[in-house]
Amino acid sequence: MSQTKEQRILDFVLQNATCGDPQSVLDNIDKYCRLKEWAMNVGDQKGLILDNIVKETDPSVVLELGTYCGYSSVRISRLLKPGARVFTVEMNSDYAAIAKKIIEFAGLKDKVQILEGSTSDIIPQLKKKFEVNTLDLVFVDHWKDKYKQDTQLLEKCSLLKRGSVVVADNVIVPGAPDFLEYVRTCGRYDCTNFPSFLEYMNEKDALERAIFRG
Ligand SMILES: Cc1cc(-c2n[nH]c(CCNC(=O)c3cc(-c4ccc(F)cc4)cc(O)c3O)n2)ccn1
Ligand SMILES: [Mg+2]
Repeated sequence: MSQTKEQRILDFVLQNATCGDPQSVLDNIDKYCRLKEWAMNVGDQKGLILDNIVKETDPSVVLELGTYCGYSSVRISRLLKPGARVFTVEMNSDYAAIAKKIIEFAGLKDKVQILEGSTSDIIPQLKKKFEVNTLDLVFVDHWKDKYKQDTQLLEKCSLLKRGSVVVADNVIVPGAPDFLEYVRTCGRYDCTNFPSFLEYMNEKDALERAIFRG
């Protein structure tokens, strides 16, 4: 059966990275996607900005929208204190299966829970089914046309508290203009733009950090 790009990324990690070493998993995914096949991981440049935001926030409960191959789940969970958790939502079951193996290989399976399904279904279940009170950090990296509605859904489900940090990837490319306009003008967020580059390319991209005012 012909392999998918995501299966080739997994194989490259299993053959080249060090089991239990998250940084070597990240470095090998970046190496493969820069040299062999482009893929939509947040990547090393925007990843460093994300690292700094995670370190500043020191979150106990993280929600990620859009797992893909698990690169940012590994990136975020490798920085968390003992007992802190990442819930990551993925609706493509092939992606979820790859991500599970990459997260396990990195030695981070106890910190990351992959929730398969659409964000619209899963976000309203977080409090009762997954015993989440409020979220300290949300990494938004799924379908760009769902960023705004899912941020509003997080508010509606009372999952954000004063100081909750929402970080969104790709606010330039592919872009999420309605999300940017919303968080910057609705009056409930303190927004900062972090210019960078699209993963593995020379095109400009950026992360947006929107801190909920409560
Ligand atoms: C609805 C729902 C959806 C999900 C979900 N899971 N995984 C994803 C992936 C979404 N990500 C992207 O599409 C994406 C695209 C580019 C890109 C592409 C082509 C270009 F030319 C330039 C840039 C770059 C990126 O960095 C991206 O992140 N969505 C999970 C749950 N529920
Ligand atoms: Mg992205």
